[in-house]
Amino acid sequence: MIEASGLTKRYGQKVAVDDLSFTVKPGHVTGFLGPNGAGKSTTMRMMLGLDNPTSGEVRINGKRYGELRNPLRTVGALLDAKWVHPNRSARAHLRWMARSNGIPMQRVDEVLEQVGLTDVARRNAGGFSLGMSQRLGLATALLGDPEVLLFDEPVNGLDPEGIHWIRRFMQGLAAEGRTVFVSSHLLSEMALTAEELVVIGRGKLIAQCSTAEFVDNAGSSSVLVRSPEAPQLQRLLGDEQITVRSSEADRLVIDGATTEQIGELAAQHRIVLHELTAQRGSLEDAFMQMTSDSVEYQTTLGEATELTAQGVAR
Ligand SMILES: Nc1ncnc2c1ncn2[C@@H]1O[C@H](COP(=O)(O)OP(=O)(O)OP(=O)(O)O)[C@@H](O)[C@H]1O
Repeated sequence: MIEASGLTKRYGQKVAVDDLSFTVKPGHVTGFLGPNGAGKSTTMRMMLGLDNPTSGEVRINGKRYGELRNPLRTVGALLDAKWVHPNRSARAHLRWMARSNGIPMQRVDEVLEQVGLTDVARRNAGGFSLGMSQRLGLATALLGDPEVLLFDEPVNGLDPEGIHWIRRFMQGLAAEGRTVFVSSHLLSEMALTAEELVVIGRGKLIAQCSTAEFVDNAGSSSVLVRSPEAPQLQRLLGDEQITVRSSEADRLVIDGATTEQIGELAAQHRIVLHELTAQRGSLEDAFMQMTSDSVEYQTTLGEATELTAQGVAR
């Protein structure tokens, strides 16, 4: 369990994290979502005691990082996969980490096996591909068999197979009852990976909810109707003060009304419908709508949208 309360970090005039409070529970992958510069990495560094909050605090299983007796046994993290010494083998790196943290040596072979690096364990980490480095980073995070795991943008730069593997791996760790907190600016990836979301923009909390709720609450929900009598239906909707967003000869897109309301109105006036479909917003829609004010360095909304859209497509 991770609990952030009133977490704030200032760098001079810049407020990187602004009075952030949220809880991350065990048993699920929780996505930490926000546009670039939103404050995700700063928050994660504070969780790990690598940066001190200006005010507020983070507790991991009820304790501040500095109060943990054996930090690696409580919380494992993958912040930057390339920090390993390039001339050290994967196994030597893990043995060094284990020795300096009082972790039994047998864990080294266990975690190498777990992340699929056993066959390359004696090769220098400097020659590893990004995907292999990420796996070594995961092995390092798992060394102390911690209950809480933090991953900062773990799929950045990976190919689809690598992304799929990491996603399944994180879900497996959550299914074991661990707390898994993973940051990303890739919305579509989070929609597939995370059950719960903490969404931030410009250091502030925008939402904490399930991924499904986030889409339901923020995505524009509209109804598509196809009818040979669309113009008549449009007039009736206007009489009821219901907005028709777009209309074609036989097709209407309606905002702010349910399929039940529209179906009943049509039935009362004996209007034939060929289609009546609720259109749920995608996670991308929801995210853009909720963070459009909070994308850093935005000069116009168009530019901000493009920034986010690139994040989605990448
Ligand atoms: N050491 C620092 N000194 C000054 N400003 C900083 C420092 N670290 C981060 N910032 C600023 O704080 C803000 C939040 O940065 P942070 O890296 O936490 O965001 P992020 O959400 O992780 O973004 P990204 O996805 O781009 O890494 C940014 O405006 C960044 O420029």
